[in-house]
Amino acid sequence: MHGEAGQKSTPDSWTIGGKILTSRFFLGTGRFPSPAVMLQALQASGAEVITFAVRRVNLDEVADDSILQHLPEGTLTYLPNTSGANNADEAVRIARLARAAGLGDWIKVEISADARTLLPDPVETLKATERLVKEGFTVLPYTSDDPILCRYLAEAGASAVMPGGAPIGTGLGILNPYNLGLIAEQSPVPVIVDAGLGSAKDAVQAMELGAAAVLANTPVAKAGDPVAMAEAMSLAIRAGRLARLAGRIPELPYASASSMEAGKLSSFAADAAWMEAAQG
Ligand SMILES: CC(=O)[C@@H](O)[C@H](O)COP(=O)(O)O
Repeated sequence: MHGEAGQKSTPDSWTIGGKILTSRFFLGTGRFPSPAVMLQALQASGAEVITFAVRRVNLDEVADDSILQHLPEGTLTYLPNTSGANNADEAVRIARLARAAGLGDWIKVEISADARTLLPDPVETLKATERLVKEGFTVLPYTSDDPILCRYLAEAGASAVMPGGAPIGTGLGILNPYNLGLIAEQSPVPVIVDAGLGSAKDAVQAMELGAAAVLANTPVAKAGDPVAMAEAMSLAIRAGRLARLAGRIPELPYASASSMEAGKLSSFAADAAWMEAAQG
């Protein structure tokens, strides 16, 4: 696989907008106790992509920005987000400001329709995605966990879709695993589960459901030990991915003894019979 100049692929690398990524963990930079802790958590996470709200960046002096100045130069991909936008016009304006300030052409469209839940506005998100794709941005929309909407976003040219597990900052985990599974199964672009995760088990679940990656901020930044949690989430993402690739056993309604009585079937024959029964 070949990406942008100088990029190397690995057996499990993946691509967004022509960029080869090896980590499947996107990290948000808000709400950490200090820039130093954020930086240590970033290192522990292994994340290659970080997101931050454009409205919180000092766009006049990006190099002196209170968060960005602490980040290692040249190694990270910036995914500025349009958090705070209430409609497509505002999101497009924020994306253009970010690009003009030198923050790159990746943009996470984040348009809230409701201050209490911060759930994304599906109609405005689709409109903003269509417009920003036409303007040459690499667009990653934060979206509700609706398989049909995710399909429309991909058709509009989104480079990935980012369905929420639960409302931002709630830590409720994955509220609708069925929908997320459908989205992952049908999506022609990578699915990045974004928002609402609480701990490592939610990251495992997202990856086992078939997500390509996970984006988390609050569960790391507000954990008792953000650096340890960043590492835990990173391991969980890798474990979930490995389990997905390994192929889990089918769920059965009744017990199936894991050791057979002597003298009955050989263990291979027993396993074959078990698989046949499991598959109906
Ligand atoms: C930072 C960012 O992009 C958030 O808006 C995002 O959706 C993460 O949500 P959590 O804070 O719940 O992880």
